[in-house]
Amino acid sequence: MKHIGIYVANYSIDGQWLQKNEEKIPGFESLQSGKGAVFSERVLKKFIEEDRRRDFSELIGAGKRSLRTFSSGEKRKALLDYLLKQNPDYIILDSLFDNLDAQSVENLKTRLQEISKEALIIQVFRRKEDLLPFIERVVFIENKEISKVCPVEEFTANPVSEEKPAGINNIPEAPGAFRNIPKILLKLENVCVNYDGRPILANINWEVKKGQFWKLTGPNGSGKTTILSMIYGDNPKAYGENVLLFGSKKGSGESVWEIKKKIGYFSPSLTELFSRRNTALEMLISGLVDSVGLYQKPTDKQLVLARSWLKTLNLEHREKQVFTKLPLLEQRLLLIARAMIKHPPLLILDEPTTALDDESALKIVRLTNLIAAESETAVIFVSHRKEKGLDPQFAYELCPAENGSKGRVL
Ligand SMILES: Nc1ncnc2c1ncn2[C@@H]1O[C@H](COP(=O)(O)OP(=O)(O)OP(=O)(O)O)[C@@H](O)[C@H]1O
Repeated sequence: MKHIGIYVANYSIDGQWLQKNEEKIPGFESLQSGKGAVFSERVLKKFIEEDRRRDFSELIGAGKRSLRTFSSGEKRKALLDYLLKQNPDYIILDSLFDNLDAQSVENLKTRLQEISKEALIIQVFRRKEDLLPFIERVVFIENKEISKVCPVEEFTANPVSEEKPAGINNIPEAPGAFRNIPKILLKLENVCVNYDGRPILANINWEVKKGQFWKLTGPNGSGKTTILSMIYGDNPKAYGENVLLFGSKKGSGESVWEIKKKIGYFSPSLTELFSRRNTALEMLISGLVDSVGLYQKPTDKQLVLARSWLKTLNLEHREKQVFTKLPLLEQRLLLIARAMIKHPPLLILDEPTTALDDESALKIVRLTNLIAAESETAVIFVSHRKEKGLDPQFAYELCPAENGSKGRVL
């Protein structure tokens, strides 16, 4: 069996695409006869949707807690387990390692090595480091077409260039200043969280000060999203705990809405919230008025500022184009810029490089580094990957333990 790698850039290939192109991919013919399984974000979303509608998911079976409460990595592992239990003749793995911690990636590589003796593996991947060691042929896809098929040795000998200029320029200045922002923006003091009696966070102490650049890290299920939801979201677990935001205890001073005005936030799932026909320029301006999409006529000043952000991102040619039609990387850059356009005191970027290829990830990293270096905004960057070139000053790591994760500054 010759296992296949499919190296794609910033878009998804789906079952339809594969069917249309199967004859062009050597070794893929077996798809027609055997039993297949597909691991992808899209498939996972269908299971999550089923769980929402029926309060039950085949992925985990009856009597267990809802799939929706699983962490991102836990959901992906549950899907893979479910698919492998069906003993497929071939399995398509699309961006399998996104959202997974380093140890899980290593464990999965070993497990898949075993499975590759019985089943054909077709790995769709965007990051070079993800290539499974038993893949023998690599198919390159550019502009949705197969541009080349080569032996894996040729792929690894001629790595895809990561050194191209990143094409992101200096960031525009702040449109105004936020008043009465204390030096310590965020303070978690002995914060403990349990879900259904299961300890998740144990005595977390963490301080983020003005202008600092942090990476937040920790294995799947260690509690990163839980911490972020206590800061940015309205997770009720924050109330009663010592979570201080901009000087006031969460739940006692400002409303969640007021707090959100001071925090720029980006997570890949945000991209799906925007279904209106706003242009790239309008999307940037919406960050100045704290709305999802733009509903009012922008002022000249707002237009000038948004245009200078387009220049920073090298996306001036996209000004009038509909945001939702743009390539994934460009949507992400625009949404990060939207979150940053006001120069909020705190910017949270939650796994912003998920599902991107190497070159695109470098652009996100460059933009993040520039934001941290050229503004007074404090940045919290969440990622499982060691992102090449990312330059945080500090890292806060969650280390799971029986009584809940402990935190430490690295
Ligand atoms: N509403 C909930 N009910 C029960 N358990 C929950 C709930 N929300 C989260 N959990 C559990 O709490 C733990 C921490 O979840 P969280 O999403 O914060 O982890 P994470 O560090 O962000 O993980 P990942 O890297 O996989 O995204 C997980 O084991 C998760 O299953």
